[in-house]
Amino acid sequence: MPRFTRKQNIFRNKDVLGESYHPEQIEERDAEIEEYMTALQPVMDGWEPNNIFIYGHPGVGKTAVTEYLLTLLQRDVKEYDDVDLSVISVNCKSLNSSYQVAVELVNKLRPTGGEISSTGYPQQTVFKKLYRELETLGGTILVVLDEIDSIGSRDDLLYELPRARANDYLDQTKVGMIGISNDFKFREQLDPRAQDTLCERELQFSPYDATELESILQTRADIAIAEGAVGQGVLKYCSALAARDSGSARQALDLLRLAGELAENNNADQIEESHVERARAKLEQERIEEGMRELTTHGRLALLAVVSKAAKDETPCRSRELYDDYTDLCERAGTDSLAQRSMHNHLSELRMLGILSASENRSGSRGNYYSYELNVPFTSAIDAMADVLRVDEAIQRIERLAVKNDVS
Ligand SMILES: Nc1ncnc2c1ncn2[C@@H]1O[C@H](COP(=O)(O)OP(=O)(O)OP(=O)(O)O)[C@@H](O)[C@H]1O
Repeated sequence: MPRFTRKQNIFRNKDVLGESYHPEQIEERDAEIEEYMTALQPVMDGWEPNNIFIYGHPGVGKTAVTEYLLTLLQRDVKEYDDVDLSVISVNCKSLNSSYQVAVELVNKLRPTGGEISSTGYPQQTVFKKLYRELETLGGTILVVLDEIDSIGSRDDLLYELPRARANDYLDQTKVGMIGISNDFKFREQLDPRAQDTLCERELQFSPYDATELESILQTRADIAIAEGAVGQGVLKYCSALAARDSGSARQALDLLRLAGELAENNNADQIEESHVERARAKLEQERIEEGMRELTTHGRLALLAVVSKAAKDETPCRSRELYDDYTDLCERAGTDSLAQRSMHNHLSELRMLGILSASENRSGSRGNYYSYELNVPFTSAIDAMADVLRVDEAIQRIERLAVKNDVS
């Protein structure tokens, strides 16, 4: 008797809803695609490529559109014998300097076994090795640097590589750089020379609205989900939730996939809105846990203070009203408390992470102030903290209070 049996009543091809899938069709980005194609046109015409900088919030199709267009460009340019196009893509997420990105590029260009070590060379030596590899490859080379903001302030490569030909480091080879980022501050923080070079052509991708997300989901669902397995209004509901929160196609796809998994685990024939609702709660919980994992001790304690107030049904409340709970929790955790103003900064950070929400109140001649409350279900915050914080005593105390006040 097999212990594992196949479940394929909901999904036809679940991978199509995952991150590794490269869509053959891009929905709702016609204007951006047109602008992007204009920026890439010099490659087709045999001229030096433009450097292109693409920015926008996470999940809005920057990488998908780039991959889609570069695949088309590589296919179509084959018609012309005088253009020999290569594309090298690097995700800079774990590479936090020009040096490391240059090493990664050298190693991508070299055959297996010929890689260089990621430490020990002067930066210019690595750059020269890179130019040598590019020159050996020859033709037109597009270097795609995704999550380019990870490079931080050590951004010399972004200035030097596009000018390598002008500076006689390259002779025949024509290099263009495509930088992709969801960090809106990155562009402003760049060295002005790097800014001029990299941002020769700029494209902004805005968040999707609910209608756009629904059309992206519909195309995916047609391939990914078995016929008749998407309940009435499910795609609309996933799209509306994702549009309201982030405008991210990734979030909408994650919701649909998880809702499908929940339906499958329940042996349901269809994905229903209730599965989407449960998927939303689960993803939100994961997001909180992830956000909380990155909080400092005092960020966690400030959050715990809000939870404590919520347990007593005393939210929304002002920063100064939270301060007593916060100092009490610091004492229990055996750590010195921060000044009220510093604790307030932690509340602002929690708000930015979407864990808290704040409403502005007028206070007559003394200006405005904010009142804070949880932006996530009370039980999710408790569960996430039980997992992450392990300030067990405080949590138990809050839970007892919650039971007493019937807060959930
Ligand atoms: N217009 C679209 N049509 C079809 N699929 C899309 C579209 N936009 C985004 N997607 C899909 O949504 C997911 C996220 O998109 P993508 O990775 O391109 O986002 P991004 O803007 O590069 O995000 P990040 O900044 O987080 O890397 C991918 O699975 C992608 O295929």
